[in-house]
Amino acid sequence: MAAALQVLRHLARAPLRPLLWGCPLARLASSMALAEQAQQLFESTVGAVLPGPMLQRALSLDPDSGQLKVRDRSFQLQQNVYLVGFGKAVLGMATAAEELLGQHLVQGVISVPKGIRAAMESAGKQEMLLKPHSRVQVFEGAENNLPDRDALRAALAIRQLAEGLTADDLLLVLISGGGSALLPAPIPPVTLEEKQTLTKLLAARGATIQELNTIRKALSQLKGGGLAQAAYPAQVVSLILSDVVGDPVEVIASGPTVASIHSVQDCLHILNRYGLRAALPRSVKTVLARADSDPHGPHTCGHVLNVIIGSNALALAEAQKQAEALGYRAVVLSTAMQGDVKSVAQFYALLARVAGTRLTMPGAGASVEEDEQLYELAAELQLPDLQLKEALEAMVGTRGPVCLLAGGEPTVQLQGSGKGGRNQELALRVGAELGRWPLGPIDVLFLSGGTDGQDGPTEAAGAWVRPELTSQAAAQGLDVAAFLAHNDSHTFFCRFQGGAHLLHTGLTGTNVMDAHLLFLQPR
Ligand SMILES: Nc1ncnc2c1ncn2[C@@H]1O[C@H](COP(=O)(O)OP(=O)(O)OP(=O)(O)O)[C@@H](O)[C@H]1O
Ligand SMILES: O=C(O)[C@H](O)CO
Repeated sequence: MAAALQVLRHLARAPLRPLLWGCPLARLASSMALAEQAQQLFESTVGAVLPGPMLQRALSLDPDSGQLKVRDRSFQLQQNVYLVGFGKAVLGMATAAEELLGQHLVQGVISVPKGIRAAMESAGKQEMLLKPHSRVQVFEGAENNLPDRDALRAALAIRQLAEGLTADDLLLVLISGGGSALLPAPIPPVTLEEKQTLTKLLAARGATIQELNTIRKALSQLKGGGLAQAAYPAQVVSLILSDVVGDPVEVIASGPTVASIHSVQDCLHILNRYGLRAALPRSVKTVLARADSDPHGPHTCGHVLNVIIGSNALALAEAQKQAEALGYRAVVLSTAMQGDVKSVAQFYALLARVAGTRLTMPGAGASVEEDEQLYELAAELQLPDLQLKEALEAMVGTRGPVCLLAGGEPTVQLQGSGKGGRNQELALRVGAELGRWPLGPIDVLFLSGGTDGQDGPTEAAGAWVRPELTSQAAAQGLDVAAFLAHNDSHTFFCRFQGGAHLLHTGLTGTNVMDAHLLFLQPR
């Protein structure tokens, strides 16, 4: 096993090229237990979007000339770089940025989740921690992903730094998911408490992140381009780690360096939709009315370069390469997987059956009925980038193992008081579904993991399952359906085979939503 892992690590560094199934290296790797490979591939997925590698890919600094390259743009550095950041992954991003910028970095302020430094320290992740004499000041706040006084203090310090910049300066803005709650600066007379209440109500009534952030932008000094405006006339480069399907820069962390295109009417529609318009505090009405008659219009952001440096798509592309290097036929199905977790689970289980039949009985195909059902389920999920046809076509003529990859964020309607998370619930549901049909001479494994390493309020990142799950659980006296009825997936996986199916990565320091891996290995 150690040898096989060495091979995998070597492959992770070596220039990747697909290996033909049947060659010695691929055979060695294939002898690794499927579960082990699945966990390794999940780690590769996360590895591609860790702060260090991401920053190194995005930025290059020529130490002699002091030229900083970001994509196709160059910036002349001469101890004129300032840094601000907000989001769950920003501590590691700032550490990597400071190391790269060296003496050119004058000062920085970041807003990161409460307790993150202690958590990284106790996880031994020194690479995520700023050096003792760092020029970056750290604020911790927004407990439970809600804006609070500490986050407000951080936002005000960030604004102050931005407002003090000149045309000779460069502001590097590090942005990741969770940034909205970590950068609250309500427009007076709206208070922090009022904003907090409105955000909570909208979220509880099922508002999408696009809707939620449209409202946040309208009530904030820094969101919706406000931070870029504060930094003007300095040049602004935003490096963005996306936690939103489709990577919309205006939505991620409420787009502090992207001019908002929303009107007051858009906000009122959203507030109406969730029955909140009538009970709006007077302060919110005042701010919205003022925005309506603002002669300056929305912020302009011509001095800004917004760059997505990490995303679910990027992470899956890396996992796909690694899977191919191990001899899998690997296809990325979608990076926009969303919808109710029950439908998503049915989709994956039926996909395993349809794809599995194509693999093990070439020419036979699954029943037309099952094919149709699969396409219907896919249509219900409304996944804009789904490559289902392509994935199924890829099975034709494939004699070796297959790995289908997807990412996104399904939703769980919480009914019970159990302990779990989106990924563990999805895995448990897929496991239960897979057990309902005979799958033929094929090994199947499904893994679902949160790339941030924490699935819901649990210590696990997710879980993996095989079709034997329900029967093996029953043999242990565990009733899968009963656990699902209470959203108690974590308790289930802790008890099932001594917790062996749980993914434990610890906090990863990054976050590009969830990754789903479906393995099909003909016997
Ligand atoms: N018992 C449970 N079973 C299933 N899912 C749960 C349970 N409790 C919470 N969740 C889900 O966990 C999610 C919240 O967890 P978490 O804090 O990890 O959020 P997140 O969306 O992953 O945050 P991030 O922005 O870091 O990705 C919600 O989607 C919620 O529905
Ligand atoms: O902070 C936020 O707004 C969400 O995490 C989406 O980026």
